[in-house]
Amino acid sequence: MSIYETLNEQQQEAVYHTEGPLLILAGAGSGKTRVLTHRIAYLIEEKGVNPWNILAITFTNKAAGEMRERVDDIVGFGAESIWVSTFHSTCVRILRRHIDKLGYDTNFTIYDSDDQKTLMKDVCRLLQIDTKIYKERMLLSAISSAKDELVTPEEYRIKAEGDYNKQKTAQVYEEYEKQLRANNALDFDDLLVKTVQLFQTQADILDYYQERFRYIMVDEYQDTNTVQFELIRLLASKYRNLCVVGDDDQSIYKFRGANIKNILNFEQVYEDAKVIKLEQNYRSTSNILNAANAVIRNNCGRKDKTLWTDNGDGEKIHFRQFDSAYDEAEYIVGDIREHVDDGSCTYNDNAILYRTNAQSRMFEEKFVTANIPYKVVGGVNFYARREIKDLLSYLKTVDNGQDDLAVRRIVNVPKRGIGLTSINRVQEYASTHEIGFYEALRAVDLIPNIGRGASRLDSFVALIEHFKADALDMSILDLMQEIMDETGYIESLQAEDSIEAETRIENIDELMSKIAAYEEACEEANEPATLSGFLEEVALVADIDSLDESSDYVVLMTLHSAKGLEFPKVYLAGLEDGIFPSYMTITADDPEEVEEERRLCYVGITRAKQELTLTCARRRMIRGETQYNKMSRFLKEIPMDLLATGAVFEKDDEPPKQSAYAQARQTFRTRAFAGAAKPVRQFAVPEGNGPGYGIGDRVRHIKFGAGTVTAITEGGRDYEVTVDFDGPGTKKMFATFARLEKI
Ligand SMILES: Nc1ncnc2c1ncn2[C@@H]1O[C@H](COP(=O)(O)OP(=O)(O)OP(=O)(O)O)[C@@H](O)[C@H]1O
Ligand SMILES: [Mg+2]
Repeated sequence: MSIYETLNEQQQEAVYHTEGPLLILAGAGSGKTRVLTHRIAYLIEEKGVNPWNILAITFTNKAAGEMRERVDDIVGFGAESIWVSTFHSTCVRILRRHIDKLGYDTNFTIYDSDDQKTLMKDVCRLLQIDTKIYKERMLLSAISSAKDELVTPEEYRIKAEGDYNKQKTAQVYEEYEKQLRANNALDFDDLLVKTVQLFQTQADILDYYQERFRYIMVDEYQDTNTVQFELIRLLASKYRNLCVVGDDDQSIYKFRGANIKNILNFEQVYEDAKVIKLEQNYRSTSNILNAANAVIRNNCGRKDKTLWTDNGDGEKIHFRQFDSAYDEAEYIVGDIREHVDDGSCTYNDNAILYRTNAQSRMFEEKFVTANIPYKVVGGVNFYARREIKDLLSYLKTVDNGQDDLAVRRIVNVPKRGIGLTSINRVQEYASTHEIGFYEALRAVDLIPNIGRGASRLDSFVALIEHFKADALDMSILDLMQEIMDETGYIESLQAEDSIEAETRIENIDELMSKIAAYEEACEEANEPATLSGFLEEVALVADIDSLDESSDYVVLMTLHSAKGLEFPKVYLAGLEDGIFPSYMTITADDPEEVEEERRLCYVGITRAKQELTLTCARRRMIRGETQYNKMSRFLKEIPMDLLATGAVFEKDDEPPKQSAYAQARQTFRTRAFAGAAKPVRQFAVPEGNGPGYGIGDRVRHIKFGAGTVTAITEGGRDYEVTVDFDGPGTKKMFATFARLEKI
C-alpha cells in the first residue's frame, strides 16, 4: 500500500493537487499538517520535483522540528535539501547571502529585545525625548507593529500628521532605523521586513528564489501577519504553487499582529485557488471533539465547519473543581503518577496546559517533590526565570550575603550605575583578602582605585542593610514587597509595557503567592516563618534535574505553545473566569477579546487524543492574596452529558471577585507570552571566579547529600553544575539555587 492510501479522499485530493494555489481550511486534528508532509513526499517521489525546489514554513522551531521529522520519515533520499523552517530562520538564511544589496554587511547582528532597548535609550537621549512620557518599550512596540504592517518610517510620518504623539513616534522610528543601519544590525521584525524589501527592489534575487522555491507550503496560515503574507505572496507569484493550510478557529495571535483575513480572503487574492475542506478528525475521540465543537460554536462570524470522527466515543471528559490551586496541582501530578505506575501510560503521554506562564510554578514544585521528570516546553522552568532569580537573590543577600553569585547578580539590578569595572575591583579585593563579595562591598573605602564607583556601592550596601534591619520584624511577604518598591523592580518592568514584561510581572506575582503559601503553612504548623527557612524550601523545589537527557517526561506549556501538537492525555488547568478567560478580556468592552480566548480554549481541548481532564480551583492565590474564582464560562459551554462525573455548575453569573491589586492592574494587558519564535536571550554570566567550587570537588546539597562535582558550564544565565551524588546519582542544577557547600 502506498503512503497516500493512508489518506482519505479529501486529503488525497489536496496531495495530488500540486499545481496552482491551494487552500486547506479545516478544523483541528483533521490532518492538515499530515497533508503537507505527504504532499512533500508526493512532489518528490511521484512528480519528480527536486527536493531543492520545496519550501515548507511553520510557526515555531518545535513545529519545524516535528515537520522535519515527519518529512524525513516518509521522504527518503534528498530530504535534507528541503527547506523546512520558520519564517524567521528562512529570512536569516536569505539575508545572510544577499543583504549587501540593501547596503548592510552580510555578517549583520540580530538585536534581541535587550539590545533594542539599549538602542532605544540612545535614540531618545539623542532626540531629547522624555522617556517618562514616551516609554522605550512603548515606542518599540509601536515600531514593531508598524514593521509587521510594512509601514516605513516615511509612511509612518505621513500618517502621523495632525497627531502629536504619533509624530514623535515617527521621529523616533526614523532615528531608530538610522542607528540600526549604522550598527549593521537588524531587529527581529526586520528579518522579515528586509527580506521583503530585498525582493521588492532586487528583481534578480527575487527571481532566483522564485525559481528555487517552486513549491511553497505554509502551515498555521491563520496566524500570519501582513509582512509574512507579503513575503509568501512575492515568493509564490511566479509559479503560484502555493499551498496554505490553517484553521480560522485556531487564530490566537491577534495580539501579535496576526491577520485572520489572510486566510479568510485567500480566495479573493488567488482567484483560481482550489479550496479543500477536511472534515474527519483523526486525533480525538468524539467526546473530546464534541466538547471542542460545543465551545467554539459560541463564537460569531466564523466559517462553519463540520468535524466528525470515527474514533469512537472514548472516555468521558473528566472534570474536577478543587478548593485550591494547590489541590488542583496535587491531583493532576498524583493522577499522572498513578497512571504511569499502573502501566497505562508513560510520562510522555501527558501534557498540562495552562493560560499563563506563571501557572507552571505549582506543577513544577509538585513534580520535583514527586521526582517525576517534566519539561516546560516553549519556556524556562519557573525558578530559572530571570525575574525570579533576581528577586530570590535579593532575599538571599538580605538573609546572609554569603552567596557571592546572588550578590553580584543584583548589585546593578535594576540598573544603578554600577559598572563592570567597579564590580571586578570589588571581586579582586574579595579574592585577595579571601572574603566574600558582600563583605568586600562593605569595606569599599579600602578598595584601591574604586574611585567614583564607591558612593554607589555604598548606597547599595546601605539599601541591603536597611532591608536587613526591616527583615527582623517584617513578614517575608512584606519584605519582598518593600524590596520591590524601593528598588523600583516592578516599576521598571511596568514601564516597559510589553507582553514580555507583563509575563515577568505575572511570574513575580506567583513568587509572592509562593511566599504567602510558605508563611501560611508555617503558621498552621505553629513554626516560625523565617527567611532562611523559605530559601531552603525554595532550594528544595527549584532543582533542575538532568531532564534534558531523559526522553520520558511530562510536558508543561502554555496554550499558545501547544498549537499544532497532540498528546494522548491532556490536562487543561486553571479553567476559571478571571484566569481563562483572563480578567482583562472579561472586563474589556470588546467581545472579540473573549472570542480569541475561546479559540485558545478550542486549541487546548483539541490537543487531546484519548483523555481530557479539565480542572479549576475555587481559591487561587494571586500575588499572595487569595482570589475566589468561578469556573470558566468555557466549561459551562460543554454539554453535561460529555462529562464523566455529575459536575455541579454554579448558577449565578456574578463576575469573579478580584483582589484590590488585580483591579489596580486593570490597565495592564494580561496576555501570556507564548514563547514562540523570538531569539533566545543571552544573559551575561557574572564575571569572577565561578561558583566557589570546581570539578572534582566534594560538595554537599541539603536534599541530596554529598557528591562530586563532575561538570560546571556557563549556562548563559548562571553556572550549571553537574554533581554525581553518592545517593541519588547524577543531577544537574543551577549554582545559584543549588547552594552547594564545599566539603
Ligand atoms: N488519513 C489519516 N489516517 C490516519 N491518521 C491520520 C490521518 N490524517 C491525519 N491523521 C492523524 O491525525 C492526527 C492529526 O493530524 P494533524 O496533526 O496533521 O492535524 P492538523 O489538522 O494539522 O491539526 P492542528 O489543527 O491541530 O494543527 C495526527 O496524529 C495524524 O497522523
Ligand atoms: Mg497542524
